[in-house]
Amino acid sequence: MNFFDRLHDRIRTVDSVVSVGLDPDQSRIPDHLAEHDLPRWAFNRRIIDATHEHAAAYKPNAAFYEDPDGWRALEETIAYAHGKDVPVLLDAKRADIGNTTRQYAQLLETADAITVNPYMGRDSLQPFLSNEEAGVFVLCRTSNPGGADVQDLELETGEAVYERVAALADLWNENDNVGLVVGATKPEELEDLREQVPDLPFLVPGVGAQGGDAEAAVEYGLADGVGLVNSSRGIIFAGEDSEAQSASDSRAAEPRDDDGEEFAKASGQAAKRLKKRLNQYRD
Ligand SMILES: O=C(O)c1cc(=O)[nH]c(=O)n1[C@@H]1O[C@H](COP(=O)(O)O)[C@@H](O)[C@H]1O
Repeated sequence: MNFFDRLHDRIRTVDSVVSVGLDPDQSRIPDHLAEHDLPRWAFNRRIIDATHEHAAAYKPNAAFYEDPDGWRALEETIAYAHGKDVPVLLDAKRADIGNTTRQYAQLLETADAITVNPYMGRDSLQPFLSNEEAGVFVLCRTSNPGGADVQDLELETGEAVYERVAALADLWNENDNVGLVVGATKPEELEDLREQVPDLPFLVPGVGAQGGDAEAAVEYGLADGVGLVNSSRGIIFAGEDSEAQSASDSRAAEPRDDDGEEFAKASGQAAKRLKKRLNQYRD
């Protein structure tokens, strides 16, 4: 089954377009998980247990796993998410000459979808694009301030580079498996791109920690109801805020009975809150 059909079903099942970003920064994982063989996996498992009812997808960013233990933690995480029926979008931003991308494309034997970088052109993406079952999200207008350096440049035709990328991605979509990555910090570009490529689903990162526009993310990110709005730190580290709050509260009150698992509960609440907030804007 095509990735976007599976995503459509998942969105309907959980009534949510939330993508939970699994970016387990090791310096922020709670201390009591440090003694586990794979602390990142122990952390992710608890986050998945607490959030899966609200998750249309999980999006682990490969940067947080690029060491031997990390890859093991990532494999365990993906298998566990699949056990909860949640598709996994590996945020790897890959692409290279064809011979090398064929190796990268093996990542799609484990994950259901991937983010890719269009800078090297169609042949650098072909091994991803020809996988009919997998989703391929092409970086188009990214959420970071420096995204303007290249993506906003105006071409001789009058279009911006990011608009040309969207037009190319539309051409590359022969298997109905292509989406775009467009940051929630760029609401005008989101609107412009939705008009330009009405059929492509978007992955919209940048709500939460980056302060992006949740309403625009939903209004323009979805194509026929399908798309993803991602928050990573805002969900998985939501417990840090409540910890700080309870530390200040505990000066006045009795200490709470906390087994160290409050962080997971807080992530579940944050995912649910984001789902509700985004659902206000869905049709
Ligand atoms: O491809 C991405 O997912 C991505 C594209 C983009 O333009 N901006 C962006 O923040 N991301 C990723 O989305 C996640 C955002 O994380 P938070 O800012 O913690 O919600 C990180 O994994 C980023 O690498």
